[in-house]
Amino acid sequence: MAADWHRRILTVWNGYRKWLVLSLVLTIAGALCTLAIPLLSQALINQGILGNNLGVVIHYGGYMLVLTMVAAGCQVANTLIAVKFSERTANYLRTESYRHIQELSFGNIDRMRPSDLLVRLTNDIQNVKIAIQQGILNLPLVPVMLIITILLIAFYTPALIGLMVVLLVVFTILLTAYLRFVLPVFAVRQEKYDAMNGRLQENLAGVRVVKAFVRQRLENDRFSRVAGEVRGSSLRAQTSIAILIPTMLLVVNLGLAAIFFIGGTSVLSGTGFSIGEVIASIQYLFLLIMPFMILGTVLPAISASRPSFDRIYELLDTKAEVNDPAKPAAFDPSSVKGRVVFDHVSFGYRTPEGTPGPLVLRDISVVAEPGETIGILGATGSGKSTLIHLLPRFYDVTDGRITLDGTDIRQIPQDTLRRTVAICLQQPNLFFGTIRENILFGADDRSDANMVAAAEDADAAGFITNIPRGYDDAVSRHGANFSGGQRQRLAIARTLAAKPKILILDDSTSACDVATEARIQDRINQRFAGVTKILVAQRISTVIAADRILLLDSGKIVASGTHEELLAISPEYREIYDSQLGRGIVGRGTS
Ligand SMILES: Nc1ncnc2c1ncn2[C@@H]1O[C@H](COP(=O)(O)OP(=O)(O)OP(=O)(O)O)[C@@H](O)[C@H]1O
Repeated sequence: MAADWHRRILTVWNGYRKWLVLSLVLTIAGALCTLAIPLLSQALINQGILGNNLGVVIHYGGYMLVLTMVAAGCQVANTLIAVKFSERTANYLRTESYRHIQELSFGNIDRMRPSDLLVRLTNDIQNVKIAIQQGILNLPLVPVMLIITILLIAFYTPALIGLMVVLLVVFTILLTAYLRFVLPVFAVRQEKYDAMNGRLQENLAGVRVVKAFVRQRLENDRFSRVAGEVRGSSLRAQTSIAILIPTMLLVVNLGLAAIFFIGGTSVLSGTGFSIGEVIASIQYLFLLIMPFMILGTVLPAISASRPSFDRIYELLDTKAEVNDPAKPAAFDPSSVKGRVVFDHVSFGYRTPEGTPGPLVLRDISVVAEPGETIGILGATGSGKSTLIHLLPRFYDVTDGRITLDGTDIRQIPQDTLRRTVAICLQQPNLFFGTIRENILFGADDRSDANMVAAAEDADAAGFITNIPRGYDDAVSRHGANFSGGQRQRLAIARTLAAKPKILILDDSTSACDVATEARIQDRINQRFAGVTKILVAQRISTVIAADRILLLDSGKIVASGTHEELLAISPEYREIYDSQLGRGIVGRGTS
């Protein structure tokens, strides 16, 4: 993957090739203008100043002015192109990465840390952008300036070619030694930055937990450690740059002294050198060092961006675990009846390394008829959420199959399936925005009537209308301005507003009191009578009125039936019942 990064960058630039060519032309034109200036100054001094000819001074001075302005114009235009390219590349990588993350499956996301993703979408893309900008602006200058300067020296001041070759060799040795030292230093600095960003983002995401457990000092110490490592590596990188430039300048000054010595003695003895040539040679010397200075600053930036580039493409290359069928089955979502069959389903999550993990569901067989309510009850970790996540294909079954109205759900496009099966997730994640936006988030019918009906069914209308701006009032990030039970009810309203054919509530009323839960269930039973409903719960009161309750234990169905049947046949169920509702306490639906 890493090997073909330059090919991939070029594919990003497809359609922009003419701009690249223009950038190259501008670079060469600008370099030629700059390189011509020593020649003109040589003529200006020899023929104009020493020849006491004002006309020649004005003539060559005018040329120098024009060429300087053209060189500056080329540089400005080139900068604009470089900025355009780099911004386009950054934008492409940013939107592609974001789009790709949206397409990944739950399994892929499970194995990625949110802080990693943030670093990829921000820092990494920024690094690549800077490297591209620097690269386009400066790298083409290197060969152009080197070759033309050497040719000009060889042609116009051949007596200095020996000195220039010596300087070239010294510059090359210095640069090579510097890069050998500095590239790993820059790579380490980047790693340390990444580690610090990861730590920072993780800490900020969990800042409430940190405070709640009084872990600030520990977190401060940890952060100080990674920040200290960043400081150390950054210092080493900056120091190496600080060493390179004065060292190069020292060599340049030695070269200057040599030019003054060779040129001066030659002028004084009248053996070939003119004053104009001495001045031009000095300018060549400064032009000669420029490519080395460019390489010394641009190569570390490019090298530091490589891991960033590789990480971005590692994300872009990640294949979604759940894919749409190549040839979808004929499936009309508008005429779904809602018969769901789990047929000998087994499932295991993948390990963090991506290899198949142990089974957490074993040989599950269930039939839910249209309009039926199925309750899934079990202890924490028994596999309830996992089981219902298989129905909208958040994960694909490891073994067996799930059908919807007789069609294997793997033959139905995910979008179609998820418009048919709506799930209210265990974590009621609300988005920053308004209540209206949150309730209608997944709804095709965006009418007020649908929103209000969904809120009423979720028993949320009461508290919403008591808020000053009602449905147009604000929801903070993660719904922090609502209580746990209110958040759950808003999340239920969001699910109901999608008008699903199959409705799944994953412990969605766990933070509501039993009376509220009962009201929500009654409304749902009335308004969604024909919809197949699956209710997951740890609390028996949530599922007590279901047509059938499945009791899950360690990934297996250990009992199934109505509440009364289970009380009669399942000691495990009775134990839960006794522990939660107690002997003699009669729940809803009990006779
Ligand atoms: N994304 C995941 N990756 C790996 N293992 C997971 C993942 N989600 C759940 N598990 C494991 O699968 C098993 C079943 O978890 P699941 O969340 O389905 O239980 P649950 O019955 O819904 O529990 P709870 O009532 O606490 O929500 C557990 O052992 C859990 O550790």
